[in-house]
Amino acid sequence: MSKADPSSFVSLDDFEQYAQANLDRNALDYYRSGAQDMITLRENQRAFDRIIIRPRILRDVSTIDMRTNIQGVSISSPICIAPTAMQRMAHPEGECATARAAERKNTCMILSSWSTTSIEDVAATTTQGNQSPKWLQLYIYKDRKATQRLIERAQDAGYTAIALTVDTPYLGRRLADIRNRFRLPSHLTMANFSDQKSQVSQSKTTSISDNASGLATYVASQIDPTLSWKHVEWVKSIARIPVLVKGVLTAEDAKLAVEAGVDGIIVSNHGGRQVDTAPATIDALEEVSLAVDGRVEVYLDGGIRRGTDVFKALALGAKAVFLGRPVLWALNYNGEDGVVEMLEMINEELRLAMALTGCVNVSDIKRDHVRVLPQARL
Ligand SMILES: Cc1cc2nc3c(=O)[nH]c(=O)nc-3n(C[C@H](O)[C@H](O)[C@H](O)COP(=O)(O)O)c2cc1C
Ligand SMILES: O=C(O)C(=O)c1ccccc1
Repeated sequence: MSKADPSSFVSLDDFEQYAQANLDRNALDYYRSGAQDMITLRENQRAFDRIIIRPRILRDVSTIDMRTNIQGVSISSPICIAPTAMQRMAHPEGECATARAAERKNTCMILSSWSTTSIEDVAATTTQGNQSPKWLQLYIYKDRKATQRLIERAQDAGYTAIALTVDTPYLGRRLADIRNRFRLPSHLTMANFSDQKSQVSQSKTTSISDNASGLATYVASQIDPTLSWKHVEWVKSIARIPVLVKGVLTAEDAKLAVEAGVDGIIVSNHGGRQVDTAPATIDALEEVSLAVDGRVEVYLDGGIRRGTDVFKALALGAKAVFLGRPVLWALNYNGEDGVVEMLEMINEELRLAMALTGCVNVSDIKRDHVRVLPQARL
């Protein structure tokens, strides 16, 4: 597969295969791993195969419009970009390349707060005043002032929402990272933090006998595990832009999130990287959408690899979906152009899925377009 011949790629899996052969082990294992036995990681994709599409026919599908709104902002399709840390391990232009690709496709990008490019530099690489939304993913750090500063920096730089990740009081146990003693290459930094103690350096990595990867130790040093619902309210009280919670998997927590005043919910299991044997996100989506009952927008990430996956998520209540790893594979393949190519591929798949099911707008995609088969035993 050569970069000069993009037509040789026919599905998102081809980007992954390219990256698997091309990335070094430290980065590849970090990007692809799930927690523990990686059961949730696999289920995220497999669960889509247990959902049957019920196509409707003879509905004049000559024009398909995939546009939608998220948090009141129009985007070209419901396929957006999830936050993934340390993108410059995949490509030298890292997060900037991703942001430009998102802008070219007029979709939303969520920047990880653990990015290898700063909030401001990512904003500066895109056009001032462009309508493609950029959101900042936030963790609540032990250092509350630093946390508050991140929110203010995002607002000042034109980001239009905060996605607060709530599933990571500690890092999940990722066996390959422990074996590899994961480290961020020395030419890269956690660019939103200037102080030395906020860097994940090789010297901080612990040995295998410490039973943690360097990353898990790093996360434990930075993230506040006392995090509770009152901290969500604290973020709401500071932010002048919408606040979403990322990492909800149950109806109970969805209701609490709405009561805490959030503006949106991302159904996510962190790409199967936190608690293994947690449900596949597509299996958790419907109970969350029913509990929320239209009070805030619900989104989903995890395992989306095909246009039909997007279709199923929309049918079960998601307003939009977010892609994690496919962006990293596409970045590694060909930077900004690679991400554009990947987005175009899955958008065309969604367009065809809509046409073949009789849906000309995303609002035509309804619950009765899918049938969910009984869950397989894990
Ligand atoms: C390499 C990698 C790094 C990630 N970094 C973050 C992060 O910094 N913050 C966060 O909230 N989620 C992070 N995630 C989780 C993603 O936002 C998203 O939930 C997940 O990747 C979606 O699943 P998918 O990769 O199957 O599309 C990361 C995921 C991966 C694979
Ligand atoms: O790897 C992750 O899933 C993640 O969210 C993260 C990001 C940066 C540092 C540590 C963990």
